[in-house]
Amino acid sequence: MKTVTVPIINNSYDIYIDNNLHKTIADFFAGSNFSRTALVVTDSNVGKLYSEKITDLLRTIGFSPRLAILEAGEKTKSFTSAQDLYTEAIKAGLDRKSPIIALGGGVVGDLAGFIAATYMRGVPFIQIPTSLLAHVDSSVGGKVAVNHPLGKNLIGAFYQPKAVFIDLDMLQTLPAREISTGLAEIIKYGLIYDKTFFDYIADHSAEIFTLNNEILRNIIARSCEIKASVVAEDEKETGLRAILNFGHTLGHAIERETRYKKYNHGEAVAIGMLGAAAISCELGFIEEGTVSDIRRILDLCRLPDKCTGCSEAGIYNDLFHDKKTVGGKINWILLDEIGKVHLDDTVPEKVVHNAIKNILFNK
Ligand SMILES: NC(=O)c1ccc[n+]([C@@H]2O[C@H](COP(=O)([O-])OP(=O)(O)OC[C@H]3O[C@@H](n4cnc5c(N)ncnc54)[C@H](O)[C@@H]3O)[C@@H](O)[C@H]2O)c1
Ligand SMILES: O=C(O)C(=O)C[C@@H](O)[C@H](O)[C@H](O)COP(=O)(O)O
Ligand SMILES: [Zn+2]
Repeated sequence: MKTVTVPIINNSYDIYIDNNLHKTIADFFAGSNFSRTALVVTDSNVGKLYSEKITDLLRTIGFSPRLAILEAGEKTKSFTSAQDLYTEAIKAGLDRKSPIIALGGGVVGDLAGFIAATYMRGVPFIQIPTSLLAHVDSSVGGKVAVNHPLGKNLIGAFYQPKAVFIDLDMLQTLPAREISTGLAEIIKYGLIYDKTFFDYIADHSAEIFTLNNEILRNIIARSCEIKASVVAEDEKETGLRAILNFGHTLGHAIERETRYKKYNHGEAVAIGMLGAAAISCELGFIEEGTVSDIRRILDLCRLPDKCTGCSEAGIYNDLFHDKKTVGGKINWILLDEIGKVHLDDTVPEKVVHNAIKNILFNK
């Protein structure tokens, strides 16, 4: 078992990473002071595969779980679903000490976390992430949200889970496309924080796709360590934490402009990271060769390097809904070298347009 602690003052918690975590999960709940009514939130794909195992396990240790199964996909991260989940929580008789358990990918985690943060002004929240992206990113750090029609994650909170259980066995059922999706955020960690990790991912991409257990355990644990250390230093994104948003300024715009259908989050972030690299290169912070290295790793990880189906104006206008945009100034995370970034709100409009053209037309 690998355990990574997220050492946030007054809100510290552990991330447990291993194969077959059932006993660890059972021990945690049995030893908790939670009320025995619980809400397990999952989606239609994950529910079929894993919900019975989790609800049975909870029953054996004296809990009465209610199961809410939502339609899989980004559209579910909405106010409508939130309203349905509040109703489920009330009907199940959840009180202030009742846990809400997210069993799924980032969509389920962000939405269930938003319910946990707001139902009765906050109840215990537990993450059982099931996608690679959720293992390495969305289950850690406490950003919870729903989307607004005008922009991604615009309504949300910072609300930390009490524990995160990463069961590596669950990756066995994940479609290959979702492995790539998770890899986009993993590559992000290498780019913003750790060049050695970036090289490790590139060197082991083939083994990742064959679901090599040891390699997956290493990259998941290292990703969680990096995220935990950034979040512990700046939980509410007053400064440093913004580096975790590398590639997301353009990425979120791409997701919204393609109506959350064509590209999933990781794919959009992959393209967004190339856009941010293009800006960094045009402004002289990095060489063309570094941009090529990023293109190469995206290719190895079967991620797109180009966005089709969006207009330049549509993407540009969406940049102003980014949460890092303040006073009309877009705050970019730019690369100084692989493993090092800085924030910059002085990028000229022309350079931004050039970067958008770059990711739309590869020029
Ligand atoms: N809160 C954060 O810090 C944070 C970080 C990154 C991403 N996010 C958010 O996370 C979301 C993306 O998460 P995601 O990529 O996990 O998408 P997702 O939740 O839609 O899951 C991807 C797909 O994989 C399926 N799936 C998940 N686990 C499975 C398994 N073990 N076996 C088979 N199928 C499985 C799901 O049903 C879904 O179809 C976005 O909304 C993004 O904004 C949040
Ligand atoms: O944890 C963070 O901080 C991140 O920015 C992680 C991102 O990968 C994630 O997609 C996050 O939800 C984006 O946050 P937002 O503030 O841009 O909505
Ligand atoms: Zn992300």
